[in-house]
Amino acid sequence: MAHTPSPEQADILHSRASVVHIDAVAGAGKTTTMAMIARDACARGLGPAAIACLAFSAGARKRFAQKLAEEGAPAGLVVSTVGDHALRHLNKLMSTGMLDLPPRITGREMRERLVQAAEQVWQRYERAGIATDFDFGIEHSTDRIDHLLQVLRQLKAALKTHQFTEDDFRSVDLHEISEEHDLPVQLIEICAEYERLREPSPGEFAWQAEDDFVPDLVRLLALYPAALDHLWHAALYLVDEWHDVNAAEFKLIALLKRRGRLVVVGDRDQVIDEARGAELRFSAETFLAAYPEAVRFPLRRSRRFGPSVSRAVSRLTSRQVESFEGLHTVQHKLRYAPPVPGSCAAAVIAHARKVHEAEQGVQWSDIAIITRDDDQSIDIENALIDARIPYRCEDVVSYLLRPEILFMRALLHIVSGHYDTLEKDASTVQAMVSALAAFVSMPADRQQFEVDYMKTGRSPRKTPLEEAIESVQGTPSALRWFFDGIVATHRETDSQLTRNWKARFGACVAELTANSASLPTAAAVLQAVQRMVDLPAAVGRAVPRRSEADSAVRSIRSFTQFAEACGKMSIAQFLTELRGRQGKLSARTDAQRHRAQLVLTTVRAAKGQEWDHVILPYLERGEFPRTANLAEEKRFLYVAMTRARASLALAEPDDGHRELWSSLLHGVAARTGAGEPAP
Ligand SMILES: Nc1ncnc2c1ncn2[C@@H]1O[C@H](COP(=O)(O)OP(=O)(O)OP(=O)(O)O)[C@@H](O)[C@H]1O
Repeated sequence: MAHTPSPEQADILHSRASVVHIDAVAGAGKTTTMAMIARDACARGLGPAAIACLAFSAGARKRFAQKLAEEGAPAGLVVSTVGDHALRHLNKLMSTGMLDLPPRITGREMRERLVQAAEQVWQRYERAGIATDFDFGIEHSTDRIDHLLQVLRQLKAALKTHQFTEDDFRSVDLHEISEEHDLPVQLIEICAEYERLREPSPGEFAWQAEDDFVPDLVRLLALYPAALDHLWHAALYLVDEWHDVNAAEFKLIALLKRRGRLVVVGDRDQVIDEARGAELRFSAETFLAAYPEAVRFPLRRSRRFGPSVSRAVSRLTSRQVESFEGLHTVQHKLRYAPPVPGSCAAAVIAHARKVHEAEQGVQWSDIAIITRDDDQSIDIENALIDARIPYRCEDVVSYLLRPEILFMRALLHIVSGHYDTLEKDASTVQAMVSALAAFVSMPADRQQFEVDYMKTGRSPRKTPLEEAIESVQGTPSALRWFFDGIVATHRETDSQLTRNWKARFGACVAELTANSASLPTAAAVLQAVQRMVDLPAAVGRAVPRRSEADSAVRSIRSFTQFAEACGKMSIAQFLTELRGRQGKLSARTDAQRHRAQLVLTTVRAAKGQEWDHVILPYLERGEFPRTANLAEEKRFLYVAMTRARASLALAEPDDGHRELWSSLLHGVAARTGAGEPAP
């Protein structure tokens, strides 16, 4: 049903400025306003085909389309992601003969080409006699290739990859790019090599993947400006969630706009999506520099939460946030004692239960627990399971299935020799074998794998990893064979570093197996592994990005604490306990899909959504904020707090642990925006 515009929305609807920048607060009706503009433009005679409704993610596109329907906009209006919009233009250039559309490659082909690029960079180092500790053998680790793909994506989003294919490429300072992105220079070199293979001569692409559509179109339009004349130009561009725009998208929209009207709406305090290259500057100074004629409008008042949250987030962001009359959000403070294991989770679960029982109409699905990062879910998940509260992990993986935990679980199976709990559990085996391979190293290169290990029974349709997974699925005790005979076995082609890791893990498992009688509990084994192997370094190898590696190490520590809390349980009993917990989780996901479940999610995944009751755990130093980047940490907290409608509960250390209070809520940082970083 269409809403009556508020006075602020009415001002925007009446504006005829050629460029409009709407700066809004959370829940202020951003998407609704864009839908109203589209609807009114059509009512004034503009055809739906002349309006480009754009968003940056599939989720945002869906919400925009929903709002168009709610506001009664004509059905002919289509919302696209900017990536799809670019692809449409690339197809157009192809139909006019200006471009040979390159073959689209699959994720697997992309990975193979990255491995090839790494190999070429390594050969360059060899030829030049440059010594390096960097392990170029990325084919040995699925996770390292994944990480490289992520780096490449960011470089493309920032249009940095265009520099790699310039004629004067040698002058590009790769070190500068590596410092800016906080990454080893060798990773940047591999990306540069990949791009040169992909674009052997300017504007000619040997292949294309989804992340290439926007940067490639920008590249073509820079090389051949006349191509713009062949493209379709909208009379009105409406761009939602503008705070998510990255450099490549910003540039493309600027190129396509021409004489069209441009209306963008965003909330600069919601910039937390750096993985896709979103940057704060595009919501402010860069936009105004590019469009000095832009008229700015505010949407200052939230329709989601009441004044108590408005006041709190105004302090946090140093920006005036207001709420519409009649809204009321109750704030609760939950206290816990950080040194007591499980204390925060217990307080959170007790509160969730109280909220659920307080009124009859409250469903579990009206309640969301939002953590800063996914590794913080372990205690909470365990407490939810113990309390028999149905829950689902939204856009995050349950701790029981995270690679670092599956890796530790695999070691427990191998050391104890108990495999019963893996019987008939094909999906856990699949994830566990993959995790073991990623952490210790195995070749992702199919041919090499087959030559070295898989002498029999191979099917040409399967990848090497799939072959191994199938073996362990059939006979779970083959996990030991997989570890000894494949994962930890030296091969000719291993780099020195890989050999060292294989030797370390091999020795660790051999020693633990030999001494298994003196290691009766899971906690004892997990502690011993951490004494024998430098776990942060091992994790860092599988997950090179520091923040993700830190999060994985924290996961392992929490998992060890959970094992300690299980007391004298034998390893077999502990593994059975885990299977039981996992069983409850999957039973809930399958059988109760349509029934009410509490939502457990992270700030990133919660963006753009809202719940009646929101609980934020672990608001303490080192947990939230998690990094020294307080400005970004504040934006994370802002997004988290503004998801609440009726109640918001903040869980923080009790008065006895004031030294652990979060600087985001207390002290200098909370008052001024400055402050001490997390320890
Ligand atoms: N003029 C209006 N009258 C009444 N309700 C409105 C009006 N405009 C928007 N709303 C409602 O306010 C709520 C928030 O709107 P919307 O989802 O568009 O906000 P947003 O700013 O995009 O949120 P986010 O914080 O997720 O970015 C929705 O329930 C919407 O239906």
